[in-house]
Amino acid sequence: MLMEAIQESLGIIEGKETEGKDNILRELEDGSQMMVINFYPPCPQPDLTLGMPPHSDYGFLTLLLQDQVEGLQVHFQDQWLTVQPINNAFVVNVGDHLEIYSNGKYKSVLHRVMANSKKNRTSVASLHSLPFNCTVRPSPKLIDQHNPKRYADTNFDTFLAYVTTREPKRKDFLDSRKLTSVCVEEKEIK
Ligand SMILES: O=C(O)CCC(=O)C(=O)O
Ligand SMILES: [Fe+2]
Repeated sequence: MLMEAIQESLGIIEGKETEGKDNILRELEDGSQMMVINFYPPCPQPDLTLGMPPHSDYGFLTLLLQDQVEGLQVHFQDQWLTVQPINNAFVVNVGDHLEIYSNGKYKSVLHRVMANSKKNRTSVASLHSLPFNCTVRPSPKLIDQHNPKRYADTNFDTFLAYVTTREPKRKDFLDSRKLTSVCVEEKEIK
């Protein structure tokens, strides 16, 4: 439902029944889901640490349920903005796969969690993407002469190989998938 609205916003008209190998609505039906439960104990000196360092999420969309203790911050226009908890509401975060699929039209959100000096904080994050054996690539419907492909194809193996060789930081996995303008030009010439 969310993804259908996102596709519509991108101008992609595609139902689950539409033929073609890149039908992500169909692939998402049997997609992957990773559920992460985070518990942040109180920290006596919150200014010396973070609950969770800045990162962007693996996957298309993350549905996040946070309790009433604030802590989540998103990076927007060079500032960290606190996401105020709303009772019984999900925060929906754009993940790296949606940035790749939309060829950069949607940006995955850089976020972090602050430590709290007095209260425990709990959150439940549900990360949704294609099945682990599927390739995530910019939608062919968004690529043409004026809009070259901006990201390399990726899959779960590529991601695992990346995170097992280095400490994940900020949006560096996504940065590793970006095609530089030189690559884009070379591909266009070929
Ligand atoms: O605890 C939060 O609010 C965010 C957790 C998070 O970013 C994650 O699990 O990826
Ligand atoms: Fe996250």
